[in-house]
Amino acid sequence: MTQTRIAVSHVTKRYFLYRTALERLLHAGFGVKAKPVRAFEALNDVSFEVKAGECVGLVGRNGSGKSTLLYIIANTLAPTSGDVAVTGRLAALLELGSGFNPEFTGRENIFFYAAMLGLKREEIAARFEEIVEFAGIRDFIDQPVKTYSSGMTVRLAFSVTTCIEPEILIVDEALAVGDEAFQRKCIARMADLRSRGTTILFVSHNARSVIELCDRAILLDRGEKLVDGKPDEVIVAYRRMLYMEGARYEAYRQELKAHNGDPKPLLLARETENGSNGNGAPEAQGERQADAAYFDESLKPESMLMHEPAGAVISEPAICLIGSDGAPGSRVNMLKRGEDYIVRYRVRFEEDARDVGFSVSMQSMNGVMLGGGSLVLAEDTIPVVPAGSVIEARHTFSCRLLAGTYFASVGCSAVKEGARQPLHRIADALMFSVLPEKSYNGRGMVDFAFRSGHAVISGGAERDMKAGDQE
Ligand SMILES: Nc1ncnc2c1ncn2[C@@H]1O[C@H](COP(=O)(O)OP(=O)(O)OP(=O)(O)O)[C@@H](O)[C@H]1O
Repeated sequence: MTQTRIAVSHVTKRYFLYRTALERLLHAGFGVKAKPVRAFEALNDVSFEVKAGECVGLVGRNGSGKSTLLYIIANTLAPTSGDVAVTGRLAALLELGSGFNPEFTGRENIFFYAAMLGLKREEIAARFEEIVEFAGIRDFIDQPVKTYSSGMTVRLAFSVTTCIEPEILIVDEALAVGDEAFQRKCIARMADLRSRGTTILFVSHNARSVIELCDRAILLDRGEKLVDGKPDEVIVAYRRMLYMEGARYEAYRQELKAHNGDPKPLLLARETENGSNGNGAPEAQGERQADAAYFDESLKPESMLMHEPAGAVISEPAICLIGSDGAPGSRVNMLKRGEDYIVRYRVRFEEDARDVGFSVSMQSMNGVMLGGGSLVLAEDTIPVVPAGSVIEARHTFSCRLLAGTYFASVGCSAVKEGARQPLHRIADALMFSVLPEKSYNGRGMVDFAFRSGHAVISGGAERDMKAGDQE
């Protein structure tokens, strides 16, 4: 039977909130009975196990208790009640520079830190080169750590923590303040450790690394374990919850709890409020109904930026299914890779316009432009549009994106005084998710529709793969 490496049993962590710092000090330091304003549970009766070789991702909103849980498992914080049992050599990367002495050089700290984790001097010496190489701070290895930037400190900490090959690794990914290249190295290193049997528990706000790396994920919310299951399913629940507020959030929370942590029944059980756009405002005349299964009211782009209109006004942007007649059908915002959709919006022209173009572009969460389409690119602009006209722009596209959250911006332009000029633009007009897939675990953001095969050049091969097989 697979060994249990981490067993968390009914763990609760209660904090007392006081009116003033002095009251807290009196209570903590001198046992003076200052009455706390209220007790607050950062963790509430959390139980789960992590088996040897498993990689488990902890996700949840800010303040949901993830770090508290890792600290308790790492034995740097005591639970108010409940137990944690850890079997095996555990290395934790929880707090920037913790475990380092800032006065020591990088070199000295490698020996100091690895010794604290139980390695003998000769074992550390044997791995020293690898640690320095991975951290990529060779030129600074003999400088005191207090002179390092936060990125350099985390590079060294991650490198030393992972190079000693712990049996159990717990990592707060929020610490991955290194640059993008280093973050990718960290994920690759964790995948490597995992393939060699290290048990990993890590906190992440990055859905992609959870789906790529983990066998399981746990959704924590307000200190409670709401869902424990397959990473893609847990991520869908987490994403939905992330953009919910007030009554909707409370209701979804209860729904998840009522399903006893199983997100599956909820994935398609979406509610819509007919006749409402989710803000309580009535839909404009002619607005299409949302598809209940693939429209999530909580996906509202807070970053939406409406530019000043200069001759036309865009309204009612939406992503729609393609109806049987090829026209836009029901509104959706949870898309499936490989399916075709239409981005459509209405444009009301306030003045005559010439050589009119409509455009759409897709952006990643961090603003990277992923691509787009336009009538101008298609050389299909509209020669003349008289003032008072309303035209619906329709951009049909094939969803080539992988699971994640994205934005679409829309615009309308015309030629004025011999140059193309915007008439109206809405940046981040639409926010949408591409659903994770159980059977497809592509990396990155874009599906290039690779068809991977191979050809034997000489020497033969054990297995005869057909072109098109994924390898
Ligand atoms: N010493 C403390 N005293 C009182 N409250 C605390 C203390 N430490 C943490 N908390 C509270 O416990 C809750 C959980 O905090 P924790 O840092 O575990 O959340 P988290 O999920 O890791 O958040 P984030 O994603 O922002 O890192 C938060 O509301 C936090 O304010």
